[in-house]
Amino acid sequence: MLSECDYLTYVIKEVLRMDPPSVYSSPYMTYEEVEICGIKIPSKTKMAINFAGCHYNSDQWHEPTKFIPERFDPTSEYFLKPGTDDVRDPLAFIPFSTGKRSCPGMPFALTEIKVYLSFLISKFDYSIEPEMFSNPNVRFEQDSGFELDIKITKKH
Ligand code: HEM
Repeated sequence: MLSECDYLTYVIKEVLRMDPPSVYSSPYMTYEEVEICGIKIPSKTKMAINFAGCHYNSDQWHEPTKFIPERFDPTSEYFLKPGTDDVRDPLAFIPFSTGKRSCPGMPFALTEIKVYLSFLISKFDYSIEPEMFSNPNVRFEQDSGFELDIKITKKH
């Protein structure tokens, strides 16, 4: 049944896009000179993948600073690269990193989040003051110094 909750999957992915738990990968080091996208990287250079940077690339995402779960819905106009009929580069969305050192816990994590969220949604109601929707202090940052009050009530 959870496998039918497509929109919940889109919401989870959109949260992972906008606020990836790991913003950068672990550092990597080149053992010899390499060329990536025309840029020569000398040997012994330390590099990291900027996951969040990929997730906010406006060549790949419509209005990247906006929360739009529909961008993961293949039937949505937001699914394709902006202004094109092309699908996004698979590396545009990499909250679990990519390649040999990517997260082996990804399938478990995605299922676990879905199970946990559906439990929380089915058991409790949530409300916030309507003006909070347009309050610029409400952001994803954990240390923004602003506390958002959420009223949580148990469903009967
Ligand atoms: C939302 C949940 C999760 C996210 C976003 C996430 C993300 C990541 C990322 C980005 C990496 C690569 C880090 C790097 O560059 O070194 C990673 C590695 C790893 N993750 Fe996760 N992870 C999640 C959940 C989990 C879970 C549930 C498990 C285990 C049950 C897990 C196990 C691992 C392990 C063992 C590695 C190291 C892989 C390696 O170095 O070869 N992760 N994860």
